[in-house]
Amino acid sequence: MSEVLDRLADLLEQRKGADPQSSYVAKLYAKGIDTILKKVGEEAAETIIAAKDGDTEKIIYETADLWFHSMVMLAHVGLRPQDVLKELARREGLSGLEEKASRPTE
Ligand SMILES: N=c1c2ncn([C@@H]3O[C@H](COP(=O)(O)OP(=O)(O)OP(=O)(O)O)[C@@H](O)[C@H]3O)c2ncn1[C@@H]1O[C@H](COP(=O)(O)O)[C@@H](O)[C@H]1O
Repeated sequence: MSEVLDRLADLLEQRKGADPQSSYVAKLYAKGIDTILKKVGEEAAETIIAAKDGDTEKIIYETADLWFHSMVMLAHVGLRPQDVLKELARREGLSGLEEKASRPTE
């Protein structure tokens, strides 16, 4: 399934040269990081509400919106889903405490 993320990431790269009038993603890029982050926040809130309501269909739909806008954010800052998947793979087999100890210092 990670091919879906890869294909979407390729499309998000292509949209960097697109006309904001003809593409939702290009419009988000043109508005900049604050607008993209606002969308990530809104979609996170909508996902939380769906989960609190226990509405399975809405949880899937809103989580897809959240992942999509998170991917737009990653593309905007020059990262790909593979960078996040690599980090999750690195955590495989670590306990929660070991993972915490391996974090970059804040
Ligand atoms: N996966 C998505 C996707 N998921 C959600 N959305 C859009 O994200 C927005 C979700 O925001 P809301 O629910 O708040 O709805 P809204 O009120 O219309 O949003 P705003 O206009 O207020 O931001 C909607 O406009 C959705 O259409 C998406 N838009 C695009 N994609 C993918 O991105 C590709 C490129 O899109 P374009 O750049 O538009 O061609 C598409 O082919 C899809 O694969």
